[in-house]
Amino acid sequence: MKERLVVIPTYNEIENIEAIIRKVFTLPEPFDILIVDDGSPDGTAQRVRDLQEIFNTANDSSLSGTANTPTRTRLHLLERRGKLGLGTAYIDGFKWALSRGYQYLFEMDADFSHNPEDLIKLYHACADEGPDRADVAVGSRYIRGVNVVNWPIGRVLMSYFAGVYVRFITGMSVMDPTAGFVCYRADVLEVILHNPIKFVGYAFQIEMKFTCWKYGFRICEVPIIFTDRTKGVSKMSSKIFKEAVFGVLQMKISSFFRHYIPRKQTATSTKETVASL
Ligand SMILES: Nc1nc2c(ncn2[C@@H]2O[C@H](COP(=O)(O)OP(=O)(O)O[C@H]3O[C@H](CO)[C@@H](O)[C@H](O)[C@@H]3O)[C@@H](O)[C@H]2O)c(=O)[nH]1
Repeated sequence: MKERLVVIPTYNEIENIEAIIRKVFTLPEPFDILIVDDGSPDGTAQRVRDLQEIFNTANDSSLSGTANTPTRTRLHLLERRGKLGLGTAYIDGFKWALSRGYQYLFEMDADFSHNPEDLIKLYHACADEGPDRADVAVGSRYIRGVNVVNWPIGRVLMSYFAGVYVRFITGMSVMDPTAGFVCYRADVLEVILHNPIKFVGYAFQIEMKFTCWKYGFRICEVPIIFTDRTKGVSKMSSKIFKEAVFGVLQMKISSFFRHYIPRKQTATSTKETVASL
């Protein structure tokens, strides 16, 4: 069954790409990977193609199921022309995955700022039956104190206060609304992607959570530790920052004119909880 897919957007991640793919494929639970590359000039996509030769043909039970069963494609690549932004990379990746029947879709950076081992916690927060089961699980840096390692203090403050600002303007109580480490159930994405998602940079992360919240989906924050990358560079820019600041206001205003119809009886008022994982 096609169950779990980690969507990893990449732009110039040649120093990280092989290690992150290998790490995900050695986790104790199975995850497929889709890399969405925006024509990285450093050859990230070519490295992924080389790895597809290994992982999609490996006759090794730890990589591809049992040795006697036919090998299944686990490493996918979606190539786009030019740098079109993190948000549209995820949207294209999600649409690709939904059309292929994946049940749980993950967002994760390529640079190890998110620990791939936490994918398992995010998955179980959404998949395990019970009263606390989430529709969306957010890997949260701020749900238990401030858990960010190696970021300059200016960036920590900006990120933390971005959360305060978002909560103040939108009324949503998610502690880490800009988080980029998330698990969505496929049925959630089927609903929210009916709306055009406007933003391309990190405001995209806020917009996705805000839309889920408006629809009444249950958002759960799972504590994680975010560790700044040691290889390659961040693509954060002042344009992305401005988009986030003004985008939140735009989101709030346009939400007055849009109807969100909660899909489930139980989800008419969203709860955000800390998964005790
Ligand atoms: N395809 C594609 N990928 C991109 C683009 N821009 C960035 N990426 C990829 O998106 C991931 C995150 O980009 P970074 O530039 O490393 O993000 P960051 O500054 O560390 O920001 C992190 O924190 C933000 C909030 O504080 C998060 O909103 C963001 O998602 C990310 O987790 C990396 O895998 C990077 O290669 C783009 O235009 N296109």
